[in-house]
Amino acid sequence: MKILTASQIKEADEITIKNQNISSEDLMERAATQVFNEIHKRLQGADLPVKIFCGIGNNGGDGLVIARLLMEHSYNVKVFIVNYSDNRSPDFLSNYDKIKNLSHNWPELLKGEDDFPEINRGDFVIDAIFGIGLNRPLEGWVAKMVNFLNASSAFILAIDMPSGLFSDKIPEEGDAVIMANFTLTFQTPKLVFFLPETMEFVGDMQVLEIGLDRDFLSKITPSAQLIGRQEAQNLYNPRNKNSHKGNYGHVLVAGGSYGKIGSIVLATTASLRTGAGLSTVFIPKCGYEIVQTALPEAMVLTDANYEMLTDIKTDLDADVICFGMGVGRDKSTVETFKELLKETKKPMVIDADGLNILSEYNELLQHLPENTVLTPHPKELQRLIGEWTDDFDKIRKVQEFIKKRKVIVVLKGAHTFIFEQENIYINNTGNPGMATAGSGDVLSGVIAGLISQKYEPLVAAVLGVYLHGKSGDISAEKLGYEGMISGDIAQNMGLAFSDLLSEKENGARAD
Ligand SMILES: NC(=O)C1=CN([C@@H]2O[C@H](COP(=O)(O)OP(=O)(O)OC[C@H]3O[C@@H](n4cnc5c(N)ncnc54)[C@H](OP(=O)(O)O)[C@@H]3O)[C@@H](O)[C@H]2O)[C@@H](O)CC1
Ligand SMILES: Nc1ncnc2c1ncn2[C@@H]1O[C@H](COP(=O)(O)OP(=O)(O)O)[C@@H](O)[C@H]1O
Ligand SMILES: [K+]
Repeated sequence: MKILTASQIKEADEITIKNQNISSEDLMERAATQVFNEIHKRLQGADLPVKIFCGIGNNGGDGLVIARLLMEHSYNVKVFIVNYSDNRSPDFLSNYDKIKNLSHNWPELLKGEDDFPEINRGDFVIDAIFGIGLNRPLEGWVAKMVNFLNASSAFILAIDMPSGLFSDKIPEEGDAVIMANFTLTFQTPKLVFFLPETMEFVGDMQVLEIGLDRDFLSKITPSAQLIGRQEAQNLYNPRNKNSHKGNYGHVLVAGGSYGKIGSIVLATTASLRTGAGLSTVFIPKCGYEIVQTALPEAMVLTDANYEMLTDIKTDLDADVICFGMGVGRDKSTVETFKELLKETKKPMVIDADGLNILSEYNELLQHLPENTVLTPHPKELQRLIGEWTDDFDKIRKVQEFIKKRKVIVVLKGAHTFIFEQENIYINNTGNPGMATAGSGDVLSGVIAGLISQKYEPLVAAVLGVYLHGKSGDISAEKLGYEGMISGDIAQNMGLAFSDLLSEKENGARAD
């Protein structure tokens, strides 16, 4: 699903109004009706107090339409206008009249702190104060209003955006932003919904399709793409019946050191459970029995050294090399990694200490084969590209880095971001149960397993991150966030594939 900027959405609005020969008020009615339908589906006429806070722009206009539809269905609705300016939008005004005509009362105007209404724990608050039109931080009593709503224990549903959240920048410390429990957003999610610094304002999220011009949407270049089930299904290559293990490639997993052989077991299990035809590990001698015992399906080659890698043999006929998990940063390991980078023509996936070595010995970066997949978590990324001021600055810096190095970066997190050339893909599977030792090792194995099956590195990264998160979701369903461990994510990869291919999705999250 495309993620568009506020100005692209506004352009889509205008084109839709023109091409569908409708008014902007019709479009507002259509969008807000979708919100009403979602609320009605969940509340089923329940008699809880619904308190709707409307701004005076089009987000407020949406709030008024939602209020009217709820009133028409006999909900217990109270409407408040956060009357911060007289500059009301035309569609706000016409819906303001409609509310008056229906309820025979004007909604309550809030003009300052003294007007703040009582909000109780069981209230259902709808935030329709500001949407994508926000152009400066909230100030004065309006900021206090937002903080007041946040301080109530009421459930808050944000319309389009949590009020106070910009679509294209990170709020400053102390800025007032609605902390929504749920956000219903129109047509396209916004980039800030997925950034670590802003995702918490959004709560659970659902996109409502409001019928914007299809042709315009299909042609526009998005700022990023959200990867869900449908996108992942489009990337999947079914197996040919007339095939053998040689068709599914050979993964070489190189890494490990004394005490950290488990990372290799995890990555290699994941590569095989993702469908690699063969997996060979290259590890220090100390890991020989561990891997042979834990994973009889893998072949094992060992370094001359007992504790660490000092001389990786590269003459193996592998299709992809996955390097770095648990490998340490000893000088001799750095040397053999350098040789490996210089000599190999194979696609590579580099994780963990492999990335830390690249950060420490910057000159190695020039030897990375084109389209190498780097899989840093934020700390590893920071070592690699330096500090950033905020999440938007981080995106810019990653894009500069990948342009210079011609690599693919998989930035792991609650929403993993995949960067390739100018493109950003954002994953939408996964859960906090995956914040457990070794989940990243599993991901490297998954991506390598897909590359060995001839998926292009970018496709392998995008599909791999999706499946890894899905396997995490399936593991969480069975074992709970606390109970699941990274080995479960590797073991359940098969279920993630069958989920991808089945009619009904399991373990889906609200967004
Ligand atoms: N296609 C779609 O997605 C559709 C979108 N629709 C809806 O339209 C919404 C966008 O509406 P919008 O453009 O009228 O902007 P909105 O967010 O209501 O606020 C703008 C007002 O706020 C003001 N203002 C800004 N910052 C401020 C501040 N800090 N403090 C105080 N004031 C501030 C600014 O006034 P200014 O003072 O800058 O002149 C202006 O008056 C969108 O989110 C969605 O809900 C649907 O109806 C139809 C289909
Ligand atoms: N809260 C979360 N939601 C979704 N995915 C998560 C969450 N926390 C961690 N993950 C995923 O788990 C993996 C953790 O990787 P990493 O930090 O490298 O762990 P490790 O070093 O223990 O292997 C990443 O793929 C990340 O996206
Ligand atoms: K809002």
